[in-house]
Amino acid sequence: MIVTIDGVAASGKSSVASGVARALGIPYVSSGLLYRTATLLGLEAGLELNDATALLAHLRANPLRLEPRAKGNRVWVGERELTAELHSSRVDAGVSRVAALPEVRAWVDAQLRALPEPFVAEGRDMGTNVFPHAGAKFYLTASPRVRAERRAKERPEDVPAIEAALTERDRLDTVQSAPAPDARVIDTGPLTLDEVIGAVLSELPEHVSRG
Ligand SMILES: Nc1ncnc2c1ncn2[C@@H]1O[C@H](COP(=O)(O)OP(=O)(O)OP(=O)(O)O)[C@@H](O)[C@H]1O
Ligand SMILES: Nc1ccn([C@H]2C[C@H](O)[C@@H](COP(=O)(O)O)O2)c(=O)n1
Repeated sequence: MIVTIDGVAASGKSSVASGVARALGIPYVSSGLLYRTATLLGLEAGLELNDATALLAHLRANPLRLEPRAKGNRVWVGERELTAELHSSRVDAGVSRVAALPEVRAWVDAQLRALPEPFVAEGRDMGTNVFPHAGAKFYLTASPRVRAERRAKERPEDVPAIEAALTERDRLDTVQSAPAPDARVIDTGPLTLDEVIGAVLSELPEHVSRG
């Protein structure tokens, strides 16, 4: 059983996926962390972020391990944990370029499809491209200002700077960010995190919530 939670940047995908996964007693998987890892490793190696051949060679030489825990995913390369470094503004600024590369998308998709079910998968194209046969699909939205205000609690930049960066990332990610036709779209703007998690849980078909 797979539940997909897609949506725009900072719409609450990871927080909601984590809450839903914990309620169901299953892991959740953050696909964005894989794109973020590719970006961080590329930046650290001094690679051009649009050079798919060099990036993939580097990723294959430095295999990552995604630990899909319900309370928060962790990423390792060898003995080094990268998790805390994956949400920097530097990675935010480069990740859309890496995610636009078809070769990198194929690399991420293959890793996701190899994971054992059940799980909640969050990202941009989980319900459309990667897991079109998922048992339940959701798509989260909120205005850029609401998202920036939430994110400002976690970042040193001010709200207008964060809002501008989020709007630019939405623009760059548009191609892969459409909701699946059978996804339930939730505007998280007027809702608390717990209310969004509750809305998702209440919409799950019985066979999915039973496992
Ligand atoms: N409904 C909500 N009400 C209030 N705060 C929320 C809500 N949903 C998420 N948040 C907060 O907004 C911030 C962004 O959420 P989160 O990191 O889960 O988003 P995301 O979509 O996974 O982000 P990204 O696309 O950058 O990976 C977090 O601080 C989270 O606690
Ligand atoms: N399925 C996915 C997941 C993520 N991306 C891209 C788009 C985002 O800018 C970037 C980081 O994702 P986030 O952590 O913000 O969810 O990765 C994608 O194209 N497809």
